[in-house]
Amino acid sequence: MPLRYLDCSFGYRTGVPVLDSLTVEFPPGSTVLLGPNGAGKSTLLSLGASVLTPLAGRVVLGSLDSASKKDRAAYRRRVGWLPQHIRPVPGLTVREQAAYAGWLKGLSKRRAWDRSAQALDRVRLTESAERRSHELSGGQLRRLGIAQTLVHRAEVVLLDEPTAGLDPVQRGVLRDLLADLADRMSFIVSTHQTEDLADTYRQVVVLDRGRVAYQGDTADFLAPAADGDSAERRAETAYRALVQGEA
Ligand SMILES: Nc1ncnc2c1ncn2[C@@H]1O[C@H](COP(=O)(O)OP(=O)(O)OP(=O)(O)O)[C@@H](O)[C@H]1O
Repeated sequence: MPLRYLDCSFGYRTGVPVLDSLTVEFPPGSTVLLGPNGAGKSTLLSLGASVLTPLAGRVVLGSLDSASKKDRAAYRRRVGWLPQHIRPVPGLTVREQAAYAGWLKGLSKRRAWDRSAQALDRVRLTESAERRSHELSGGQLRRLGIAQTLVHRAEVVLLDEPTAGLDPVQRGVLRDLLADLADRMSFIVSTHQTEDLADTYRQVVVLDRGRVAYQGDTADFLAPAADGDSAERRAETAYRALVQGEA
């Protein structure tokens, strides 16, 4: 089911609009969300996670409206969120934190506990299940964040700069994990890292000053760049052409 933003407007208390009547649809599959600093990517993801509420317009998954009291619990179970800074829950083990996340989304304690073991296995954290979550590295913590969304079987997972600050090995581990899970959930990933675009994402959305500057297949996005260039260079060229208006 696509995640849709319909005529969405949002601004923080400063009064400056961040998103202004934004309409965009994220079809199933993995989508990368690009855009310069301050373009509104985190804001868009926070609205999708229903952590923020649009001032006007709606965010919907199928018939579920993120801001409706009636739909909110069901919406939040289907949409998972990894914010830029994932916080370990003090005192909890890795498995307890995964189960706790499921319980917060409305699963029974028993079901959340059972599913937490499978979820940790999927993200290759079984060996760390009994460690305290605050002992995890940045890369492991992000994998725990993904495990949490597996516990409540999210359909769409929003990841805000999941690879920022990770070393190349950990970036690779996370990328492989997203590819591995792509058949069971859709991902919308905000990032500034464009080197592996073609291999990892089916679609590209570019946000610029709160507006959609591009939406389409990754192959079409990369097409205007020269064929001989590396994947990273092609992605950079395509991105700069859109955001800075360069040919
Ligand atoms: N809590 C907040 N209070 C006030 N203004 C905010 C807040 N969070 C973000 N903003 C402003 O909203 C605008 C969009 O910020 P946002 O973090 O959504 O952009 P972004 O595209 O994710 O940027 P980056 O790539 O740097 O993470 C920016 O002008 C930012 O300063």
